[in-house]
Amino acid sequence: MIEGLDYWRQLPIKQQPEWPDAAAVAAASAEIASLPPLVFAGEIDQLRDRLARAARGEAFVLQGGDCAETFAGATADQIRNRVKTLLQMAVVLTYGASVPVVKMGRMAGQFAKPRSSDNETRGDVTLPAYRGDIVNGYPFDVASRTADPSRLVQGYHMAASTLNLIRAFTQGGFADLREVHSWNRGFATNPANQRYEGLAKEIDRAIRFMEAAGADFDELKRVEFYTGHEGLLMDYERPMTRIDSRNGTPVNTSAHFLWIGERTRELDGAHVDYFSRIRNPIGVKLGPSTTPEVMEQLADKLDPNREPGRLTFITRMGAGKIRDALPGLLEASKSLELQPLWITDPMHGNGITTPNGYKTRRFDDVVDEVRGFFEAHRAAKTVPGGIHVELTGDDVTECLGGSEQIDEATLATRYESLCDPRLNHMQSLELSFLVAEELAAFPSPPQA
Ligand SMILES: O=C[C@H](O)[C@H](O)COP(=O)(O)O
Ligand SMILES: C=C(OP(=O)(O)O)C(=O)O
Repeated sequence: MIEGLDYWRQLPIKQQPEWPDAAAVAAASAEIASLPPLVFAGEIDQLRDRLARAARGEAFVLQGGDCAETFAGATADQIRNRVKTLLQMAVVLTYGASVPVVKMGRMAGQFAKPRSSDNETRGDVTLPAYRGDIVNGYPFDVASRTADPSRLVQGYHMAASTLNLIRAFTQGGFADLREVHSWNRGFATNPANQRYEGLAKEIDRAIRFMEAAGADFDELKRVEFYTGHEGLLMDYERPMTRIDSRNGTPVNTSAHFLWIGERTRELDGAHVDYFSRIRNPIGVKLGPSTTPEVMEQLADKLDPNREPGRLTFITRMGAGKIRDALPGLLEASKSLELQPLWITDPMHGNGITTPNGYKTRRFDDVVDEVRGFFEAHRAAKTVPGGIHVELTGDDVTECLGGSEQIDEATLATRYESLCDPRLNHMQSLELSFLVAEELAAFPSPPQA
């Protein structure tokens, strides 16, 4: 019987690839275990403190990035565009919320994907499904789709170089508040986005006031930026888990924040057990079928000491379901005296497939789920603590609608995601203005 951190190894586990060569996987995991941590325990502790504040309504979390990062997409331009988009959104949200925005990329590790089916069939050929670049390749041929353990090590190096660039961008002046704001002004003066012009002007005035009042903008050039991804692939996550020399506790050093997906959050499964033993702040996705009992059991297992900032529930109900599914969980969390951070993921419950075969989401559904999230928290007098979105900084055409009015025929123009559709740059900014409006209208302080 294996005890402690490796107890998960004897439990049922879902969504792992079928590696053809167990010895090669063990060698790759051993190599990863010998490589330096990507993030540090002190940063992880700092994030937990920030998330605790967000759970109390003293901050708001913005979490965003690709559905599936790719190795080919780890270029300077694409990483810069994503960081830029998140920083732009954060400026708008900071103003709307009048509280600090905790910025977190679905970046530098979001390489593994859970799938509805283990296989994909095209015509009369069936091959393993694409599970993300850290497992196999996207091209539909036997060689690409066979799980390749050398990709585990490559994933580590891709994450390291992505994180290195993120750190350079967010510590080196790229995040200068005035510059970030002027990018937004360009967005709001576009006639398609006229309804946001008022808010953009207010932000403008606020920044000019700060400048006139002598704010030290050099200090504001550096921003805290955290990373997070779904902790799915145990042959990567386990070797990235290290013992914090300061206190002897295990921390996963592949990212500051990790979450358990909707498909792998069984109470008696491997993922929940492993997550219960690491010290990082962790998230759990909650879909529309989640009962208060399951929510309570997850909290008991993952956050038995009710530690502020430890547990985030990321709800992904779907626009048509959130108004029925979320209120019961919020009421139960109050009566159980849970204090999780509540984040809305308005993407994963809103997937559709168009008649011409594109996986997509309607921007209007995304917005509607966000509104439903705020409505439920307003009624329950609980704290809407953040938003989690699949987005890119590029001008892709993957989600329908938004001010550019992307329609079904346009999806083909620039559909680049290898898994689920992402909001493009414009749609992401538009969403941030909408969320800012919701936040500005939210009773303050939100907790009764
Ligand atoms: O990102 C989430 C999941 O990996 C994705 O929705 C699964 O997609 P599939 O249903 O095409 O497998
Ligand atoms: C797979 C994901 O989400 P969910 O677990 O909510 O389906 C995801 O966020 O990539």
